[in-house]
Amino acid sequence: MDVRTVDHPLAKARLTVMRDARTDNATFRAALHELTVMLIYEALRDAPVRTERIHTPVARTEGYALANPPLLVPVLRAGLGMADQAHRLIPEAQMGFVGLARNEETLEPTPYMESLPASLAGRPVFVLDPMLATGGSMEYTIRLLTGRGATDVTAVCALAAPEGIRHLAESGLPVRLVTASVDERLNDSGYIVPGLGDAGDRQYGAV
Ligand SMILES: O=P(O)(O)OC[C@H]1O[C@H](OP(=O)(O)OP(=O)(O)O)[C@H](O)[C@@H]1O
Ligand SMILES: O=c1cc[nH]c(=O)[nH]1
Ligand SMILES: [Mg+2]
Repeated sequence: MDVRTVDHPLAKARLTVMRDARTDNATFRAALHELTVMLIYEALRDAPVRTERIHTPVARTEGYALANPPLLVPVLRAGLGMADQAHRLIPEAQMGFVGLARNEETLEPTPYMESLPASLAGRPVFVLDPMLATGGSMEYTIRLLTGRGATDVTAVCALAAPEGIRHLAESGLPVRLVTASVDERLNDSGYIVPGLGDAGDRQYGAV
């Protein structure tokens, strides 16, 4: 599986704010917003563009636009904190939604919401979720997408565990990963180490 790690000093600095247990909810959300800009920027690096002739105030020249903007799919709750920033960078993108809560005993995702276009054939999709831990939630989401015909999926995650990357690679699903860090491992409770804790709780408070 193609894994791109965004290890720019600014990305590392934002991630450090997110990891720090002293960071309050509002500061965490702000750091995730800024990190999302960097992750989306990298995720689009090789995206096809279409050209168009434009006039500057001085001359005619060639202009560029995304040829096929991705569908953005935040995974609720935590992925909501990436949605607005991604949308600002790609204002022409459409957005779908998936709601999942991991069962903290079994670590299996429990779905509670989905709102996606009926057909995704020929459409790139960016799944937005800060955390790739066991990979179960991401696999569930990607299967919803491939079931609608998607063949080009990018998982955009602040943090990833090696176990989650292996899980996705072994699934054979058509996915690549853009992340700011591949951390060490999962602990016995399925949390990423060193990680940042529960990304939903860190943004919105414990449920
Ligand atoms: O790779 P996995 O082991 O499946 O874990 C990752 C999932 O866990 C978190 O969501 P959570 O279930 O805590 O829901 P929340 O966003 O509402 O807090 C995270 O945002 C992912 O969706
Ligand atoms: O470390 C983890 C693992 C799963 N979900 C989170 O929010 N954090
Ligand atoms: Mg959570």
